[in-house]
Amino acid sequence: MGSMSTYALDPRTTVLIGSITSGLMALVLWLLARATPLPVPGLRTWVAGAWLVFVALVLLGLRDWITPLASVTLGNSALVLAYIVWLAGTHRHFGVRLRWLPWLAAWAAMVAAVTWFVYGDASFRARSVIVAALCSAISAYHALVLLRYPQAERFGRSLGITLTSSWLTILAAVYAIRAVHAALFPQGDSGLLTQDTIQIVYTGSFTVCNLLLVIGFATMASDHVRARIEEQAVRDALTGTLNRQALRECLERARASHKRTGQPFCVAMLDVDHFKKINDNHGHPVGDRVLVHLCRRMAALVRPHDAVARYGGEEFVIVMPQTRLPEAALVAERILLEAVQVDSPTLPAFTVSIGLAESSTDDATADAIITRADAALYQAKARGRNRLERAALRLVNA
Ligand SMILES: Nc1nc2c(ncn2[C@@H]2O[C@H](COP(=O)(O)OP(=O)(O)OP(=O)(O)O)[C@@H](O)[C@H]2O)c(=O)[nH]1
Repeated sequence: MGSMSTYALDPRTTVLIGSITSGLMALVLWLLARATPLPVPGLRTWVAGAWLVFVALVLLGLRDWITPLASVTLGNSALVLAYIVWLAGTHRHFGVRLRWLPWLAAWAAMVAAVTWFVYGDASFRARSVIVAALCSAISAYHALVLLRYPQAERFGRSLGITLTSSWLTILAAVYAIRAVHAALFPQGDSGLLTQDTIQIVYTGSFTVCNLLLVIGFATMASDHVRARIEEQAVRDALTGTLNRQALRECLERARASHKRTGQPFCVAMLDVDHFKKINDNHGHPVGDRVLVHLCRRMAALVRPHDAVARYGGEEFVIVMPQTRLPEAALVAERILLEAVQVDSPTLPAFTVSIGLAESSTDDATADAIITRADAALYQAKARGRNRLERAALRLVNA
């Protein structure tokens, strides 16, 4: 293979440049974690992984200048641990815990084997196969977690997930090729920093992939923050139902669909009966829990295309697209009976009243149907509460 002067770059320079840039990237990720306006699950764990990669590259780059134990054993240990920590960060991001035991067992076995192949039966070739194969397996599994995990779907296939899984796949391939190459061909005997093409390509590729991975995690974190902020813009903070602004958009969509297809939609306006008494007798926090409970039940009882929104205070609106009054009445009656069932002894019994209205092509604005549903709700209250009233298609004095 070539001499020093044949190459513009040598593996030590590549690894040292990689360690400086990975240190900077770890710093950037750490600053991002501190500056993020909302907490991002898993981000701190990714930061820890990025620092471990930095430490690993520094130790590996200092080969020949520090003891083999510090460089080879600790360097490779930190590198493999970094990939496991990154995997744990991704699990945490999706709200699940990593089962550490098998990964740590594989890591400990790798540390023991690498130490043996430094001090016992010195073999750079055996060390390369073991470390590269394990790194390849962790990276490939990590990519699979990102692509296949059901929780990943909840956030949509975000740019961050696509980028990170792509870099992980490339990294897994780089390590796999490295492991196979080391298994089949003789390797130089001065370790990772041996001056040959395969080492330059390998150290170059894996340092670049590590950097791109940190960018991938940063993108996943910003995707998460953006999704949360978008969600907060349309959701009520207490109950998680849609807010007034989102309700308006739902009504406009339902109206447009009515005009296009001729299929009317229905609106149910719902109000908790004597809610002031619940607050007065049990306190505001219990009142809040009643609202949260009601909304959770309503979300389970409406159909997939129906939308539940908080209209204000203890008043809610359900928009039922492409639905006629008799069908909507079935949904409303189900809510009247089942949404008020409490399963916790700490929640007081309560009832609701519902006013129901069907859209008409004569409605000049989206507010017209709300006004009719509100009038029906007023009737339900006047007629004794805990009941459903249907609105006439046109209000008498409208
Ligand atoms: N706990 C809690 N109470 C709220 C919230 N928003 C509004 N309220 C209370 O809801 C109560 C509504 O009272 P009223 O409008 O008199 O209605 P009501 O007592 O339910 O009586 P009817 O509607 O006539 O059956 C008020 O006491 C508000 O303070 C909230 O987010 N949490």
